[in-house]
Amino acid sequence: MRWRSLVVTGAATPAPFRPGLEGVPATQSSICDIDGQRGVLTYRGYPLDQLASSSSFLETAYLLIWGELPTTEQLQEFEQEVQMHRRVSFRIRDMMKCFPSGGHPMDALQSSAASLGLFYSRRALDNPEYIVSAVVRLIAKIPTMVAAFQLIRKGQDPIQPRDDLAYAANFLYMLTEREPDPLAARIFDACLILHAEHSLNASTFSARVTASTLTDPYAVVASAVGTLAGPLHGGANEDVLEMLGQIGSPDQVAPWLDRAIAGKQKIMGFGHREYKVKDPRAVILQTLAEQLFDQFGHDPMYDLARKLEEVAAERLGPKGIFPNVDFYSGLVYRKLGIPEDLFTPIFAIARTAGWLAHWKEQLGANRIYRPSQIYTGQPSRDWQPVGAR
Ligand SMILES: CC(=O)SCCNC(=O)CCNC(=O)[C@H](O)C(C)(C)COP(=O)(O)OP(=O)(O)OC[C@H]1O[C@@H](n2cnc3c(N)ncnc32)[C@H](O)[C@@H]1OP(=O)(O)O
Ligand SMILES: O=C([O-])CC(=O)C(=O)O
Repeated sequence: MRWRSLVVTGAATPAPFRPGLEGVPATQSSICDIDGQRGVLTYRGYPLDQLASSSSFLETAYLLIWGELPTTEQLQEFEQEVQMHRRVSFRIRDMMKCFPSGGHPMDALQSSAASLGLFYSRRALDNPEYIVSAVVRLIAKIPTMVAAFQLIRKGQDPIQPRDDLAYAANFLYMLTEREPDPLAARIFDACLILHAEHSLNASTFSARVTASTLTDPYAVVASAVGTLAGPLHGGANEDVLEMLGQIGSPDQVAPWLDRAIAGKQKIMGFGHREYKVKDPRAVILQTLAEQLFDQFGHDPMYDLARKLEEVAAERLGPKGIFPNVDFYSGLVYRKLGIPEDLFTPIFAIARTAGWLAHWKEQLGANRIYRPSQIYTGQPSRDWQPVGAR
């Protein structure tokens, strides 16, 4: 523990200051559980590996948001509703055409997600139909907006979703304008399941803080997208491939890592506040990457990544620093032909399910988040005219 022994003054009950709120419970939640010592992750009690191999992203999203696995009828209805709301207004597409083509797709997504609040009636938070429609709209439209920006920035018109394609396959189709191979679509769907939820990570905390003000769900998701974008959080998946590119070849791994550690550089895709062992999602992502390599050809960058994991286990393992979810995901997406700066927006597509589950849970027992602080500034003093300073 690196908690400082400072005490909050002015709070009703003085509490120790814990930078980054490490170990501080900030909510009660029944959505997801992490055993960071054993590397076990469950959604609503179901082991993640079972969901990744047997469920679909939409079924898992339903589970996360509504608390139980859907019946056949409930699943069909949810899938149909999502399919019906995949299109985005031409006004939003036109707005996206005005975005700079060199801008990051996460910024485009954050702006477009927020813009949904302009179109759909706000803050009927006590109306169950409003909750359902917001859930459906966000899960349906976020992938369409990610794919639309990809085509727009290449100077093309976005293409419409295809009603005969399931969620993951349709996204890959909207991105590449080609119907994806069924194995590729299945693996991509499993990736969405793996990224759908992870308790009170930074972006979900952001979502819950925003939700606690009773603002609209589009603002909740937009604030979470902005938080996910940072390189210490979801943005690390994009940086991992850049880092592997810099290392260059397996024989350079050990000297590169020694230099990085000596320079106090963070190794992207490594380390986690909760896990002191390898992230269970990284284990499953490796299996998925290998399935893709078997079918579509090997990627030498995978050998480099494995070598880095092996050498890092010696150097950083004793400190409990191992690969996290962001380490191998990029290798899967790269094999699927997805550009690197779309890795984090894809994370956001998946995590929208978790954010919405937390939004709904927050509304069920809401109290606005308003922690205290320790003031470290000047004591009270008098203002002076500018000429007298
Ligand atoms: C989806 C996700 O968000 S998964 C995380 C994605 N982010 C990354 O991969 C970025 C790299 N990783 C990190 O920056 C961190 O491990 C985080 C942000 C994930 C967790 O941060 P924290 O729990 O606050 O750990 P913190 O940064 O305090 O590190 C604790 C110690 O481990 C070291 N450490 C942590 N992660 C790493 C890393 N990736 N590389 C090298 N050292 C590391 C720190 O330098 C620190 O060492 P010290 O005690 O000697 O100063
Ligand atoms: O839990 C965290 O802090 C980060 C993470 O792995 C995630 O959001 O998936």
